[in-house]
Amino acid sequence: MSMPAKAAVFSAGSWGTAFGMVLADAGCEVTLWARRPEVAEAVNSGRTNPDYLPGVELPGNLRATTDPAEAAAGADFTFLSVPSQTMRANLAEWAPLLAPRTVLVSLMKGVELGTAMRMSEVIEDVAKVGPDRVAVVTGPNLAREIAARMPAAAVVACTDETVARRLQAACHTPYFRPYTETDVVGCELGGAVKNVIGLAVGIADGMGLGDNAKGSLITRGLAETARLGTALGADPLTFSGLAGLGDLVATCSSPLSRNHTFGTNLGKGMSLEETIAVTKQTAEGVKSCESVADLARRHGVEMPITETVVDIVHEGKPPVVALKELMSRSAKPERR
Ligand SMILES: NC(=O)c1ccc[n+]([C@@H]2O[C@H](COP(=O)([O-])OP(=O)(O)OC[C@H]3O[C@@H](n4cnc5c(N)ncnc54)[C@H](O)[C@@H]3O)[C@@H](O)[C@H]2O)c1
Ligand SMILES: O=P(O)(O)OC[C@H](O)CO
Repeated sequence: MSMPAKAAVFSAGSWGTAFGMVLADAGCEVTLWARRPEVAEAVNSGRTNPDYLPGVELPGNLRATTDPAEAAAGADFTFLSVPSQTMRANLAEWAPLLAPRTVLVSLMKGVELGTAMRMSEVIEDVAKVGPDRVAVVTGPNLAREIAARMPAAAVVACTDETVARRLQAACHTPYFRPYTETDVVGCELGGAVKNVIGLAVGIADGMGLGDNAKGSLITRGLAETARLGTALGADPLTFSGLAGLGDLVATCSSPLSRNHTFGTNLGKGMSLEETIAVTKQTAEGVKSCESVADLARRHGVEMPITETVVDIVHEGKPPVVALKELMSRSAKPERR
């Protein structure tokens, strides 16, 4: 009988904890790194993480520690689940502690501000590893639903398909069904841009614009995501899969989505400061809308919905004005 895979998960936020639970249910030996001792203590003694997943009972083979060296030791897979904008600094600290042949797996959905790098690119840059040692998990995976063991599919992507298959086996459970993919660029962009489109749909919902507006934003949002992805070498078909359409549908229709909820609050007329104050967890699109727009400009790709979200969130443009401008753009064919 083969040994169970060893997994380190950095860190114990909503998705790190929920995904740690998936890995534990799939038979892995999991160590979760928590920043705060009280979170590690609650996981180890109470089998709970009340700050991030209240009411969820965590499995016994999920342990937590505040010592990054202890978490990293001997891990076959090292999962990274921190806010995208702190990842570079976090990984710089953890890189010397990583197990020699560990596969680094991004659970994050963001693009770095300033560099416009995807998370796998930041990981390769900081940990000095090749693409065959870096993978991504993405798809329609709202943490609270996964933690309730409600069914979901996902994509596990690595340029090396053998690694993707190993990762697939490590996280496959009766309620979590991962598919392999080699289009890492498309999978990561799908995840990062859907947060921005989730904000746009939330704003529209908050303004009471109706379901036609929602369907239109999702579809045109997907079109601009695919346009960016194609310019960056992704397979356009990836965007009609779980990492694209699947995640957009889940995010744009769920009150559990932090990005959707953030947008809804803005659309209802809350100020940015008030909205930030009531948002307790990471809504990646708030920062990544700027880095996605930056990436698109660098590649000469038009992303009008993303630019509109930047204008509303960061430039203080009133949503009614932004809506009028978006609707009065020059007429064009659907596919161009
Ligand atoms: N929650 C979900 O449903 C979900 C699902 C799929 C992917 N994701 C992605 O997972 C990533 C993490 O999101 P989350 O939902 O777990 O966020 P979260 O806000 O619930 O948790 C963030 C975690 O990062 C830690 N953290 C915050 N600042 C830090 C810093 N400076 N240094 C080290 N650690 C820090 C926090 O302590 C916490 O453990 C995001 O990229 C998100 O898009 C989330
Ligand atoms: O809560 P959100 O908006 O970060 O979305 C969570 C997941 O990415 C949904 O797949």
